[in-house]
Amino acid sequence: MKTPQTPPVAIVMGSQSDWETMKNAADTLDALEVDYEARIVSAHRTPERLYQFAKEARAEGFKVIVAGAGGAAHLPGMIAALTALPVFGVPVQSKALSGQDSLLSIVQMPAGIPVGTLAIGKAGAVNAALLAAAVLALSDPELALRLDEWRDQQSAAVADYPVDGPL
Ligand SMILES: Nc1c(C(=O)O)ncn1[C@@H]1O[C@H](COP(=O)(O)O)[C@@H](O)[C@H]1O
Repeated sequence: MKTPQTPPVAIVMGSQSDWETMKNAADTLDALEVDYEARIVSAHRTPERLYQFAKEARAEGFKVIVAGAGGAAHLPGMIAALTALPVFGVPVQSKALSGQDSLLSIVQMPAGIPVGTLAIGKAGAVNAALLAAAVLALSDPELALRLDEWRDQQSAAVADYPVDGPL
């Protein structure tokens, strides 16, 4: 859900091509009624935009950052270097190396600059959004309830038996 004021979550990605993956984070936040803003920011192609975004993120009012990038995925780590806000990194699946490059670029941060690294692709984007919501829920009891309901619905949607029936 997009709002005129700064929302609590920033979803940033290195390229338009990452949106197919990162839209899963946006859809998950929509389901939880958590506001977000999605932006394209690249450590490589728009370094000044990256610097400005990360330096001003806290003052702008963001509380959590979800950052997705593929290949030489320096974006989440560079954002984390410039702000102490929680940063969750989503390795986008690359064509050349199936996202292993993205994962390794994001996960192995030096001690002192944390990036919470998620799984490659859609699962990572969904889970980054759920973690962002969990952080916000620490100070928002209504959101905590919505998160519990989301999990209950997930459980209820899992069938007891496979389609051919009980074994
Ligand atoms: N990894 C990064 C960064 C960054 O880390 O700042 N900026 C762009 N990219 C990645 O390049 C890939 C290919 O981008 P294009 O599809 O635009 O060629 C994308 O997955 C993007 O995240």
